[in-house]
Amino acid sequence: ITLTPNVAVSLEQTENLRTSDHAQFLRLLGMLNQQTSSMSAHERWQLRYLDAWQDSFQGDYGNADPALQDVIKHSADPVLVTKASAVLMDDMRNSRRYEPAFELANQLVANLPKTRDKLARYMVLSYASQLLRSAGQYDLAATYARDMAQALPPGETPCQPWAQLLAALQASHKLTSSSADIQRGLEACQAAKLSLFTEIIELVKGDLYLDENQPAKTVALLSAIAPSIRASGFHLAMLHAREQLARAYWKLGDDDNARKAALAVLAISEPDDVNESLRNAYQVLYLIEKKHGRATAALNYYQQYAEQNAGYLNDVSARTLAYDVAQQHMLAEKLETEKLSKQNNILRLQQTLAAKTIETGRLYIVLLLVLLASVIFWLLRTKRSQLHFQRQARLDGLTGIFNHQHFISEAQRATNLLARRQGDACLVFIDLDYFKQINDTHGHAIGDAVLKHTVSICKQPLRATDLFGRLGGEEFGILLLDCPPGQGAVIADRIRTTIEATPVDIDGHVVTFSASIGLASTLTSGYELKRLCRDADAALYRAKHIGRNRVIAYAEHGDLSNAFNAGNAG
Ligand SMILES: Nc1nc2c(ncn2[C@@H]2O[C@H](COP(=O)(O)OP(=O)(O)OP(=O)(O)O)[C@@H](O)[C@H]2O)c(=O)[nH]1
Repeated sequence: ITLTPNVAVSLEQTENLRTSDHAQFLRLLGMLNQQTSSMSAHERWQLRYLDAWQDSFQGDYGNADPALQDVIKHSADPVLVTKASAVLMDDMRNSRRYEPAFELANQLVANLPKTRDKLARYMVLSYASQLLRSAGQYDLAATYARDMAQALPPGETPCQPWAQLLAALQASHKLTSSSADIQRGLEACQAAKLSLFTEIIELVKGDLYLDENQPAKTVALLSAIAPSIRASGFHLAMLHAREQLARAYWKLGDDDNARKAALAVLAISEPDDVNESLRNAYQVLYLIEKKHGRATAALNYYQQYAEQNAGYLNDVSARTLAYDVAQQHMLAEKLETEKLSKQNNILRLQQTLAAKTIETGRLYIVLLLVLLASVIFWLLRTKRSQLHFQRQARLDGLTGIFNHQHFISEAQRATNLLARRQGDACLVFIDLDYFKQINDTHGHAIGDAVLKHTVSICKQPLRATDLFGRLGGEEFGILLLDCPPGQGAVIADRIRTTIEATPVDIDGHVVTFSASIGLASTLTSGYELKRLCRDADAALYRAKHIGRNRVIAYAEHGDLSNAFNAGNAG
């Protein structure tokens, strides 16, 4: 495999080879590092991440971790940040920084729903599963291992998810050596030609045989996979295989081989290593020495065993504790966010309430205004109809002029005022002649028209201050204010002559008619209305009596003289 001219493609190709063909990966990585000058900033961050991955793979956390932190802080690519964080989390686990490892795991797992990139997701699930298994959270570890298989990134096979799932199931005692899952896992890894994971699954099976008291099967299995384990050179697998062999031989009573295998574990370990395999190897050595009565050697191995056991158990409890602490932190943060969101909710509710109160206030104001407007409207309407009715009550229904009662009361008021300033007024009574005949000849409707016609004629010579009313039937009254008797007689006669000269013409009915008029003046009758009325009435009576269609003024001392004999008949 060689690099393509496209740097982005080459970077991806290199990344996909990192576990399936590590040698190729290293070669391509070296070549990419020669080409940094032609790379974009983003491509340089990707390369920096791959270099860090390689450092981490070699266990060189001192170099890997600062580079990963750098990528997380500065690359600004969420996918790269997730991958770098996942690798960092695994480094922390391997270098026993459990608390930050679990804190990071919590963050990454919380972000999983947003993590769409298949490889980034796969890495988070894989490392989180291993970390959780190390802290005794086997069920979660198994769940994450199953999730890994759900969306495999390019270059990955179901093999590794199987290996992690089986390890988690074994740890929680949910697996037997005859489980079909073991066979499936082995087949997946053999198909993928991933010997490392094949060996891990075989070793799980070897442990299960031992748990089930079938040490001979463990020995047989280990001798079958020994060449491949040697070839892979995977340190942990070699330790585990030898330690397992030691325990199997011890169970079989083959002390020599047990001893050899246990010593082989010590041979490939560093002096200050502490792990489960070393603990088990020392235990086997101690038991053999004790069995053979070699007390000093037995005591010596026992001390080593006890140290390893304490160290290993410390490590286990450190992981469990770190997990618990991280969970507590997460819980505390969750409570804090819940508290904050509750406070936010309360604030929001308060704001809504305030807005509603303002809205309700406005609504009340609008309601009050509407109510006020309605009341004003109602009052105006009532007042208007009251005024209307009052006016109606004062007016004559047919002609629209004052009715008798109102005419009299207004005339009373006017004569009273006039009396105070000694002004002149004339009271004129007008009565149509032979009106009954008009009704009888032409009908009542024509009679009404004659009455209206008369009113319009009478109005013509009047001033705004004069009073005019219908006294009943075909009789009208006029109070001419500030009017001496002479002028009053002239006005009255003008009315009479106009009536006489202006017949009513309705639908071909031409009705000629006349009126008799009686006049009384304050000059002769005084200001008392009753007296004025009586005198005007007497003058009218006289006008009728002496032949109608004339104006008669009331004369003092009962002497009624014909005021305008000149224009009048009779
Ligand atoms: N069409 C009409 N007729 C009315 C009205 N009010 C009263 N009358 C009539 O007016 C007539 C008055 O008749 P009389 O009192 O005998 O008087 P007259 O016929 O005018 O005779 P003299 O006054 O003596 O000239 C009656 O027939 C009433 O019915 C009215 O509002 N409309």
